[in-house]
Parts: sequence; structure tokens; C-alpha cells
Amino acid sequence: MNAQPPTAQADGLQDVARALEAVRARGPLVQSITNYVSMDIAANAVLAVGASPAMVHDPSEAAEFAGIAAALSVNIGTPSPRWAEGMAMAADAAVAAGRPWVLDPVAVGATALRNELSADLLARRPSVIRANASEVLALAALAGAGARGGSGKGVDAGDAVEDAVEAARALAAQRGCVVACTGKVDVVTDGERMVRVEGGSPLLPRITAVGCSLTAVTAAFCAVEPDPLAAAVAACAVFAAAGTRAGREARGPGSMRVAFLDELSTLDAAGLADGASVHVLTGAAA
Ligand SMILES: Nc1ncnc2c1ncn2[C@@H]1O[C@H](COP(=O)(O)OP(=O)(O)O)[C@@H](O)[C@H]1O
Ligand SMILES: Cc1ncsc1CCOP(=O)(O)O
Ligand SMILES: [Mg+2]
Repeated sequence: MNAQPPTAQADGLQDVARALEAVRARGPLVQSITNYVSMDIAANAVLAVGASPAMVHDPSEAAEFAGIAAALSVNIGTPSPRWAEGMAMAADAAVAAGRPWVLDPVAVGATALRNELSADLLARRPSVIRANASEVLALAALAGAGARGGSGKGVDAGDAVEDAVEAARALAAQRGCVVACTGKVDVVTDGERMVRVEGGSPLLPRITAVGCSLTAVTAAFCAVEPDPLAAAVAACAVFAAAGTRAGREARGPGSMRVAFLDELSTLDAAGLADGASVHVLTGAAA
């Protein structure tokens, strides 16, 4: 690998700003199969960045819809066998149509159903896996990518991103996809390139389904940006910048939720530079 000391990427945020402009200009249709908790905030986050959300999960229509959507997000947060069927059908339809799809393996490692479902979805070739550190460790262990397993507390992370970086790299390399491992800092890797995104606020993990919303927004960026690593970096940086800026004025999780959506909708290049930084750890960002 082409190891380099961490450096601020001079044009990294310009790439993010360009990707955000492309989402706003093209307004891609993003299909989400996501949990009951996240449906409202994830749809609003996708709208706030300028894309069109549609929550379509039932097996009777999920694959048909994946054929018309520009990208798909699949989140296993409140799974059931029927929803699992819709997820598999939609993922296969997206791949068949040449469209990107993003996997969020919520609380993988916690139950047999989540492990079986995550392994099944992993085999259906997601473009990006967006997960917290404990989920990355659990998924990598499940995939035989050499990790020790995670210490998550249900849907919440119990591990630091730093302790999941190697698992993220190995999982991405093994599966030929991008892994975006999020937390206090975010690390995005395709197994060769590795980028760290900084910013955000400690109030973000105190609002439920912000991670789920980031997964759906990552799908929106994948719809306009052909390099899934650049798309995932852009989504993480947009959340980092909006989170930093919203956190300055919020009084707690309630006002943070509102301020965060407002910041997402008004973010521009200056706001990105104010609230986020992108560091290339290994290889080129795009
Ligand atoms: N302590 C923190 N400080 C700043 N940003 C955070 C912190 N924890 C999480 N985030 C941000 O919150 C978003 C959701 O990430 P995360 O909490 O890891 O996902 P999940 O909700 O799936 O566990 C990401 O944008 C991440 O960067
Ligand atoms: C609380 C909860 N329970 C099942 S899914 C879910 C939402 C998890 O959201 P996130 O992973 O973004 O914190
Ligand atoms: Mg999550």
C-alpha cells in the first residue's frame, strides 16, 4: 500500500461540494428499505440534500421499483422474513439494472436473524457498506475477514472507529466494495484507498437513526458519483459539516435534529470548509 502521513486534502472538499451540487441538480430517485424508526428522518435527510426519497420495501413491488430508482439503500434495522425477501429482491434488481446499492447492517452480531440476513445481503454485492464500528467488526468476522467481532450495544456502537479500521479495510478488499465506518471520526476505504472524514457533533449519536439517514444519503451520492469511495466520502463529509454547524446552536437532541436538517439543506462550499475536513490516509481520494 502507498502509505502516507495523514494530510488535509486540498481539493477533497471541492470534490464533495461538486458531488453535492450534482445531487441537487439531478435530484436522483433513491429507494430506501429501512427500519420503522428511521423512515421519517432518513426521508427528510435525503430530501434535504436535494434527492427524492421513496420508502418501498414489500416483495410485491421492491424489485420493480429498484428498476426505476437511481440508487437503493437497504437497512436491516427492524427485520422480518418478509422484509428480508423484499431486500434481497431489490438488491438483485438494482445490480441487474447496473445501479448502486448501499447496505446498513444494523446491529449485526446481535441475533441469528441479523447475521443470516447480513451474510445473505453481503453476497448480493453492495457498492457501499455504511456501518458503525461495532457493526463493521461483526460483519467482517461473519465474512471471515479476520476480525474479532464487535461489542455493540444493540444498534449503538461499543467500539471505536480506530479499532475497526483494519476490519473495514479487509472486508472491503475481500468483497470488492467500499466500507464507510462511522463514529466520532469516519473512515472510508475500498481496501486500497483510505480516507478519514472529521467533523460532526457528540449530539449526533444522541438522535436516533442519524446513521440510517447517512446510509440513505450515501445512496443519493452513489446515484450521481460513479466512484463509490468518493460518493461515501461526500456523504460523510456533508453529515460532518452539517453536524458541526448544527451542534453549535442546538440545546439538545430535539433542537439538534431540526438544526441538522436545516444545515443539510443549506450547506454550500463555505459551510463544508467550516464544518468538515477530509484527509487521505492511503492512496488517492478519487
Ligand atoms: N461522537 C461523535 N462526534 C461527531 N460525530 C459523530 C459522533 N458519533 C457519531 N457521529 C456521526 O453520526 C453519524 C452516524 O454515525 P454512527 O453514530 O456511527 O452511526 P449509527 O447511528 O449507525 O451507529 C455519522 O455522520 C458520524 O460521523
Ligand atoms: C433504535 C433502533 N432500533 C431498531 S433500528 C433503530 C434505529 C437505529 O438507527 P441508527 O443505527 O442510525 O442509530
Ligand atoms: Mg446504525
